Order: sequence, then structure tokens, then C-alpha cells
Amino acid sequence: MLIVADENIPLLDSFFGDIGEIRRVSGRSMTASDVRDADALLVRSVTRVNRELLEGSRVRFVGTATIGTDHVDLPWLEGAGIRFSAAPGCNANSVAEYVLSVISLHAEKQGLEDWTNLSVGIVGVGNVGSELARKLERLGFEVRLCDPPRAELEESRQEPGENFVTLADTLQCDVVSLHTPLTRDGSHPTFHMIGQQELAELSAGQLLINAGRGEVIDSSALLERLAQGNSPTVALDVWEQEPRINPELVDRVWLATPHIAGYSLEGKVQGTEMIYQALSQFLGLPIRKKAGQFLPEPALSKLSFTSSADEEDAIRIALRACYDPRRDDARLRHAMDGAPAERGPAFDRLRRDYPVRRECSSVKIQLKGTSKSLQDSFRAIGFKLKI
Ligand SMILES: NC(=O)C1=CN([C@@H]2O[C@H](COP(=O)(O)OP(=O)(O)OC[C@H]3O[C@@H](n4cnc5c(N)ncnc54)[C@H](O)[C@@H]3O)[C@@H](O)[C@H]2O)C=CC1
Ligand SMILES: O=C(O)C(=O)[C@H](O)COP(=O)(O)O
Repeated sequence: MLIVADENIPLLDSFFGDIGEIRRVSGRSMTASDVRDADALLVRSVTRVNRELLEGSRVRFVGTATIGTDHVDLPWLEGAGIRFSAAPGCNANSVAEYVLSVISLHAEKQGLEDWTNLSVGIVGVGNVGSELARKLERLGFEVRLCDPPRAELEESRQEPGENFVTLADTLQCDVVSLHTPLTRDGSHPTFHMIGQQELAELSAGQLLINAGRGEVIDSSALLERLAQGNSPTVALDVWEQEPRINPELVDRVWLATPHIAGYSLEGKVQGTEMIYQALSQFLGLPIRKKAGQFLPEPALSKLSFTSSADEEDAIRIALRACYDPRRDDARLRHAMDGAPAERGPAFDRLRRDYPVRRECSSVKIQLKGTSKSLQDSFRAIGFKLKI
């Protein structure tokens, strides 16, 4: 059995080595000739999986080690009888931690003494949005949720569900965080969902975060908005036309990262684990391996705080010890300084050579004499506590 896989999927040998022969190829430049004699294809988000890639091949199974599936022509795969599996939720916690770190930096920049005074609107309340909402609510933030597809579903089932609000209501919040998939059809398409009109609703003091897909924001409209007065602060992890992103937009936004919100080691390895499970099931093989067995000891495993610690400082220190988006921002800005033809490859290299980043759950926090509210905050973020 031949498995063709994106070389950037971690732990290929550990998970798939005893299932078949593995051929590693570049996900970005994968062609039909790379996959023609494969039985299974394993990809990440940078490979367009469609008729052009797969027609005439032996491929019977496609797995993507990602949450998003907008790079895959699902109707075509179904019509061709090819089994497909994604990795829903694999890196949801990683994205939620990215957003928390961004909000904490924003609160500090605003000189806020208590970051929970910010209201947060979440657009798209699936695996990522729900995980983020859970953490924020436990921390004490006011959170507004916008998810028309879920709202309609719950209404049609007459289920008591979340108290969803409209996009317009969400845009009134101090922070607006986008977590929808990229869709172009259906009753709630997200392509350019945030355009000129929506951007005009946002003003200085507000923070707009996009860690969903770049095309959810109309970037020409965003560039225009950022050139006007009273414009919002913007943090972008995802971009239109990756990897050849617009350097002018990078210049104009406050935080710019190269689509790495979901790049915790845990998130990536769980993605591999989920497609390993799906392929094993498809082939009728037992599932013997688990992500946890391949996760190394974290470089930072313990942090201590005593009663003298200021609560806001303690949370900031701990969050940023795990993940500080400013490092990724600096790397991306540096990559954009290169020659125009070099920028796309540089964007991809930042992602390929991404340093190991561990989630907050890998760090144990030792607390001596600290308040109950600080303990609750650490737990809400996902840290383990030793009191
Ligand atoms: N930046 C990064 O590294 C990552 C980005 N992502 C992106 O985040 C997206 C969301 O991930 P999950 O929460 O796991 O997906 P999910 O499928 O669990 O949830 C998406 C939610 O968005 C809602 N939605 C759809 N259209 C909407 C609209 N027009 N307005 C408001 N809500 C709408 C859906 O009803 C659903 O509840 C993924 O599709 C992917 O594109 C995911 C992981 C990492
Ligand atoms: O899971 C998703 O969806 C994502 O956006 C991934 O984090 C993207 O990572 P790559 O597949 O582009 O490495």
C-alpha cells in the first residue's frame, strides 16, 4: 500500500509506518503525477484536492490533518467514491490560546487593569469558537456569540440553545474574533463576510481578530479602512492568497502571523492521530497509537507564583511563557522585507520550520497563598495547578 503524504504532517512514520510505504511530497506543489499510484493521500490545508489532482489515480482514501476543508472538493470526492476524513477540533484549543494571548496583549496596550472588562464577540461558534467562549466566560468576560447556521438549526429543532446574536450586534463588542469556515455557497456564505459595510461599523479601540480563513475578510476593503481615521486594531493570522500575501496589509495591521494559530504541537499531532484513526478504520485495522505517546516532555513544565504576584501580571506571564504572538509577528514582518518573489516561499518556510509550541495544559502552575480567583483564572485558561 502506498501512502502519499504532505511532508509537513508530523509523525508520519510513527503513525503510518506499519500501514504502508510512505512517500513524502511538498503539499504546496503536489501534482497528479505525485499521487497517481497512491492508495491513500494525506494532506494539510495547502493542497487543493480535486478532480485535477485525483482523476485517474488509485487513491481511495483522503485524509486532511486539519480542521478546515475548504481546500477539498468534497462533492467530487463523494461522486468518485473516495472516502474522506478531516480532523475536526484537532487544534481548536491551540487557536483559542492564540486568541487569548492576542487579547491579553491588546488589553495591555490599552492600559486596561482588568482584561475581562473587554467584551468579546465570537463569529462562528463551532469547535474553535465554543472552546474560546468557554475559556472567556470562565475568566469572567462578557461574550456574545454569532452563528446563524447553528441558531437556525436550534430554532428548527425548538431546542433551548445558546443565546445567539446577529453579526451587527457582535461588531459592537470591544473584540471581534472570527472563527467561521470559508464557504462560498449556502444560506450563510462567509466569503468576504466582513466587507466595507462591516468594517465601517468598527472603530478605534476595537480589536478585530481573524484566525479562521483569510477570504472571510475582504482585504481590499480592510486596507481602505485601515487607511482612514478612527480605524480598529487588527490582528490577522490568516490572509487572502496565502502564501503570496499582501505586504501592505502586513504593514498596516497591528499583529501579523503566518497562519499558525493552530500550530501547537498538541494540535498538530492530534491532527495526525485523527487521520490515522480514520485510515485505520477504513482499512479495518486496529487503532493502537495515541497522540499522547508521542508528545515529548515540554521545555517549560513548571511556573510558580506567590501571594505577592499581581493577578493580571501572573496571567500575562504564564500565557506568554507558553505562547507570545509577537515572536511570530516579528518573523513574518522580517520575511516580508525580502524580494517580492521570495515572500511566498518565506511565508511557507515560517510554517514548515515552526518552532515547537506547547499548550498551556503542558505547564503546571505552582501557587502559594494566591487568591481563589487567580486559581480559577489559570484553570479557565487550561493550566494544571499545584496548590
Ligand atoms: N488559523 C488557524 O490556524 C486555524 C484556522 N481554522 C479555521 O477555523 C475554522 C473554524 O473551525 P471550527 O470551529 O473547528 O469549525 P466548526 O465547523 O466546528 O465551526 C464553524 C462554525 O461556524 C459557523 N458558521 C458557518 N457560517 C457562518 C456564518 N456565516 N456566520 C457565523 N457563523 C458561521 C458554523 O455554523 C459552525 O458552528 C475552520 O473551518 C478553519 O477554516 C481552524 C484551525 C486552525
Ligand atoms: O486546521 C486548520 O484548518 C488550519 O488552518 C491548520 O492549522 C492549517 O495548517 P496547515 O494545514 O496549513 O499546515
